[in-house]
Amino acid sequence: MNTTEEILRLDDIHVVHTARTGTLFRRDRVHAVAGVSVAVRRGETIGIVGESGCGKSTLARVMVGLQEPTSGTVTFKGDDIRRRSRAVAKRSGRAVSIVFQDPATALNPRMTIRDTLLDPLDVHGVGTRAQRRARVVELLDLVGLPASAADVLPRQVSGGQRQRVAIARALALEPELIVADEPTSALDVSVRAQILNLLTDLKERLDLGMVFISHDIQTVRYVSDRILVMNAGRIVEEGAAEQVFDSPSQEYTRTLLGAAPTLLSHHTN
Ligand SMILES: Nc1ncnc2c1ncn2[C@@H]1O[C@H](COP(=O)(O)OP(=O)(O)OP(=O)(O)O)[C@@H](O)[C@H]1O
Repeated sequence: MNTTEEILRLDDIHVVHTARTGTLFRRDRVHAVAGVSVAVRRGETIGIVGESGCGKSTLARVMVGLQEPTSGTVTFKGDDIRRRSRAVAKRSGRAVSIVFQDPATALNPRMTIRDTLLDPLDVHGVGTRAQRRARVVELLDLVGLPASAADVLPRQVSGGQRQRVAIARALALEPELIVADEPTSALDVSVRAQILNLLTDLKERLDLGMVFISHDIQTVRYVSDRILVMNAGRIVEEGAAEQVFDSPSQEYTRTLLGAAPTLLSHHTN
């Protein structure tokens, strides 16, 4: 196992959105990400924390290829993503997956959990039909769900179980990196720690890299090896989790720490 292997690297990424505000003829521009560089290594969890609107989700979308940066480079295992052929780009689609905040909206309500998990396998033509069906059971088992969960609709399971399904779907194509964007924020407080533990456990077992994004610094600290603090599109502080948490160098980080409710403190004790 090579724990220092760099999976994804962003260099000087800028994203300028044309804002929804303004007029038809004069749109305001929002510099959502303003010069972010970050590298994610195998076996490591990077936490990204910052207030709502600081650019976390935009950065997450750049990482998984859902958002084209205005400038800067995204390198996947040494390859500039934009310079690669379509075939390679398609394969790289499998390599970085995202888990969104709300599994209720991220999952198709009319698809059974089996079909939800078969979908990416079908689209990418993975294995035979029998192998794909077996993979569904394997994926459910990975996220701690029984095989019988395959036959029901997302609304027939709990919120925590729905997020497990979303995580299973993210794992379907054997990614090397998972980006989790506020994966526990829409969940009941009572199941948040279970989902955090599951993500950490999967990262270890499957030797993945993980990027964990949250506005809640306590949650980020609980899972992360390294923490990046974002403010207005920039990284304003970066360091080992304990260091950022115990001796923040920036006033902004201290404010975030001071404002944070100790939501998970009973789990971290
Ligand atoms: N598709 C878009 N079009 C226009 N503006 C956008 C778009 N997406 C995000 N923005 C703006 O870019 C800025 C950063 O948003 P982003 O969602 O990345 O931040 P965030 O830290 O993830 O916040 P939140 O936690 O509220 O989602 C905000 O000002 C937001 O309004």
